[in-house]
Amino acid sequence: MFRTPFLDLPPMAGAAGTVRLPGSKSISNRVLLLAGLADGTTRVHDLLASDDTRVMLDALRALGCGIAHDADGTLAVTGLGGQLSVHEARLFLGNAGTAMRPLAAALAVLATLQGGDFELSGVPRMHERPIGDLVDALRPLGCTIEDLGTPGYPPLRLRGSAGDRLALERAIRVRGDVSSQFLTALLLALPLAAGERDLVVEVDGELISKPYVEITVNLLARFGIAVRRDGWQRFTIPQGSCYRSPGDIHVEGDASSASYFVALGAIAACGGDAVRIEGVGSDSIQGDIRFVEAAQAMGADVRTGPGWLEVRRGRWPLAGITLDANHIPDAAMTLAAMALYAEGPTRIEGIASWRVKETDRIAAMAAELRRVGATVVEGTDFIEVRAPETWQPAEIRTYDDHRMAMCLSLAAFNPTVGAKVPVRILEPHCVAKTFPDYFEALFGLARAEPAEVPVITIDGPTASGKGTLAAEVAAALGYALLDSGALYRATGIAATWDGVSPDDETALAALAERLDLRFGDGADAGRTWLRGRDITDELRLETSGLMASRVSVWPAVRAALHALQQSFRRAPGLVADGRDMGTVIFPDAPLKVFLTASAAQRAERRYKQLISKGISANIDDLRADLEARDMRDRSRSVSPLKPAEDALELDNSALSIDDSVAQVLDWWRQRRPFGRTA
Ligand SMILES: Nc1ncnc2c1ncn2[C@@H]1O[C@H](COP(=O)(O)OP(=O)(O)OP(=O)(O)O)[C@@H](O)[C@H]1O
Ligand SMILES: Nc1ccn([C@H]2C[C@H](O)[C@@H](COP(=O)(O)O)O2)c(=O)n1
Repeated sequence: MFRTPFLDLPPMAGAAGTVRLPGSKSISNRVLLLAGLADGTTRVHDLLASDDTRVMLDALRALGCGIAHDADGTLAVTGLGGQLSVHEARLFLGNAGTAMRPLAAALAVLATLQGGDFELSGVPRMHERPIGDLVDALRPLGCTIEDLGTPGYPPLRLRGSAGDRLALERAIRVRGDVSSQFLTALLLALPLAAGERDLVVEVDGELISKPYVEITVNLLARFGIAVRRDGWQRFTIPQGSCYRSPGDIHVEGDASSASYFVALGAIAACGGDAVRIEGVGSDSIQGDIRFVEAAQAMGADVRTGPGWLEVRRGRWPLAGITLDANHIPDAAMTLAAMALYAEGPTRIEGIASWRVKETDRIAAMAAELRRVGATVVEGTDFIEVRAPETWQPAEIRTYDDHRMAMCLSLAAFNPTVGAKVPVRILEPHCVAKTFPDYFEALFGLARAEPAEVPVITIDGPTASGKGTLAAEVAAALGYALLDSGALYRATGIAATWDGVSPDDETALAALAERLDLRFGDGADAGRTWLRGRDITDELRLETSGLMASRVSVWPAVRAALHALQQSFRRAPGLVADGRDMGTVIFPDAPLKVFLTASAAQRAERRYKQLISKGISANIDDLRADLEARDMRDRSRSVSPLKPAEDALELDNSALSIDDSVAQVLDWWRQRRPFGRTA
């Protein structure tokens, strides 16, 4: 996941390949609650790992449920069997509506029947998201619910004494026209109280987002509760209902998350390319799968089967549509982003619920689409979007709303309509709510012209701090890192292993050509393997540096490593350190830094570096070695160490690492065409 304050997306021209979706948020949190209330252990496969499921799991753990992660990635939830074991808890539920609403209902019922005292709270935005309709449905039953903040909004306190009774004789009434989550919460919780009689829930007003209620009814059935539904106004939970664990349950991929890749295929998969989406398909129980129909109406060419979708560009440009999106409120946001590529206006109606989601999504979407150049009209319950006439490089605010970030990322595919502007996404980590690796998945599919992918080069002499500076700058921008010296060092190590002379240019070039080198990522970040052997420590030895300097004088060796170095240039961007990054490998890099420090400083830094690793060293010998190495690197015939003509020189002899990083980031900001910094 990108944890940077902002993420710059380069202009991207195409997309192809396969994406495997994370589990559905709606299914995951419903399954977790049902498993937590049921008797026995439920093994949940393909559960979504995200902020919203994390808060639900934390809550279940605090309530006494057993939660165990199996080695194969399955989660085992041992439920309460409908009986509270913990009677007091303060639960923090972040901004997860799918946790707040059903837990509020379940704990209100349990506290009344079995005694308890529970406080539910969340982030400030959660305290602005209404829950009054649910509270109004529960209070007449005898549940004691206190508003701890603004009436009708979390935080809430739910209390009861053991033996309190619930008034269940009459139908339980709930409003259905603001959020369907209130009805879902009741349906999930009321089986706790259905021991002695059928329980009837009646919906006031026209129920919105019906497909989400269908998911609820479907999953209740998997847990042994056969809700009877009369139209969309009346639901009956049969007498004697109790949650029975199905044993194993699979969470299908998230259909709302699929929408970004359906849109991506429709916008950017052309010339025989396709975007294949795995994890959700024609057999989905999620309402948002119907987003596919809307995307087809705009021009997407979609094929589907059980558990998969394949999307290609069909009609181009896309066609603007008018749609009542009440049935797909979350995925409909993606249509607003597709409208950037459509002929004529796209009008999305029936979306009043957008205003009470993670943010006011109508206002947020209108503001951010305008930033890239679109013309937008908004109303209480609709939004109308026309494609930009002129695209602008935009800094997109995300309002701590994952869907804003994912939708607006699609604006970076503007080369498909002849523009070439980057898009800056602020606070990209908000995608953690439902799709922590969204941007990695997007970059895995996206195609950008190499020239459009920004590179920052950092060249300079030995021990000037290039590697340290490059790593920090890359981390600050979320860019990839190329330590080109490591390739020459690995070639030198391979030569030593194979007994190849550092003077045998042909044999060295052959080694460099088929260098079986792997750089670790994730938990293995920072480790390097050559031919499957971990060479992380060997790579940093002074002897390896000297050997690298010797093998790197050969033109054939340099030529053999040229393409490999260039292959590191991938979206969102690259920071490359070495000797000839700015002069030879990435001559078009938009920012080139030539880093220097006095020989005395460099020798002292290297000395400290070695001593801190427990390697004995002599500072005078080190200085002599590094000066000899610099001399060889500067005087070789090909790609000598020298500043590129357009490089900015940075002498960091008297600068701290942080100062050097700040200077480079400042230069970078000056070169980026965004008006405002993050
Ligand atoms: N601005 C700085 N101030 C103080 N110490 C620094 C600074 N920059 C880097 N260092 C330290 O100097 C040492 C050498 O830095 P680093 O390994 O990044 O240099 P390098 O140029 O990549 O070396 P090489 O050319 O051998 O790969 C490290 O211990 C690093 O922490
Ligand atoms: N782009 C590069 C990078 C490295 N080399 C050579 C010259 C260096 O002395 C040696 C080791 O580099 P280091 O890991 O210390 O940065 O590799 C080069 O010629 N071109």
